[in-house]
Amino acid sequence: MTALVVAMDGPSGSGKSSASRGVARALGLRYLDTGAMYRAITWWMREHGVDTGDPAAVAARAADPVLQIGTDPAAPGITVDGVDVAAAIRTTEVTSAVSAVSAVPEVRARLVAEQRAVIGAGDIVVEGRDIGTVVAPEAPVKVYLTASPEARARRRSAELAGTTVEAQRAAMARRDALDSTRKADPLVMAADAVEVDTTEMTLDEVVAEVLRLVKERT
Ligand SMILES: Nc1ncnc2c1ncn2[C@@H]1O[C@H](COP(=O)(O)OP(=O)(O)OP(=O)(O)O)[C@@H](O)[C@H]1O
Ligand SMILES: Nc1ccn([C@H]2C[C@H](O)[C@@H](COP(=O)(O)O)O2)c(=O)n1
Repeated sequence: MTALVVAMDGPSGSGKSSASRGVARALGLRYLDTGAMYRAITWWMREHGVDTGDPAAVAARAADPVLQIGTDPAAPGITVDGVDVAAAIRTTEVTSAVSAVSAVPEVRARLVAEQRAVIGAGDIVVEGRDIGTVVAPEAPVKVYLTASPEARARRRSAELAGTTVEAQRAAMARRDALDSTRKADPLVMAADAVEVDTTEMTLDEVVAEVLRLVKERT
């Protein structure tokens, strides 16, 4: 059997991380969260006083952070320059700045190369925005997860303390607009991906549907 790559793309809060980890656990595969890598670079830029709104400034430092990311779906882990940033990359400040940083071509070139190195021989579920289109266009299984803006905002606000559904809806709409309109590798569904609309689905149902697609395509 050839090594398996499952590409999971979609907009913010559509359930990529939760579903990808569930699928990886069920099949004994590795798991790569590429969004965490863009967040880690963003965290590092902020820590080093780089203006994340200035593409030239970000490009000039894009090669400097030393990133290590784990692929265990139960506990992936991520460090930058040896610092554990698993929690720090999820702050509102990083979330607000990450789309601008991830639009910088030098950042993308670096991270896409590192993501391909981690994917290596496969047996992995990879989630992000450009996995089926750019990072692993040969992946035999490509899923594009969606959910209504209301469902995504409701789920995200239930997860985070001190926020409202409306605030989350606005923040996600802004991030999705930036991620889908940038010049470099924008968020777009691959022509050969299967769209799974999770608005009315439980997480278990989403995992089961992706497992069905894996079985059908491998
Ligand atoms: N089908 C579902 N039903 C209910 N809640 C879900 C479902 N899928 C995911 N969730 C919940 O929605 C929230 C967002 O999911 P998750 O973090 O997996 O999305 P994501 O697409 O990886 O988001 P982002 O791109 O912003 O990192 C989490 O709290 C998760 O538990
Ligand atoms: N393959 C990827 C993964 C992520 N990004 C950017 C765009 C997102 O807004 C941001 C954070 O991702 P998340 O943790 O919310 O999945 O990173 C990208 O451009 N390409």
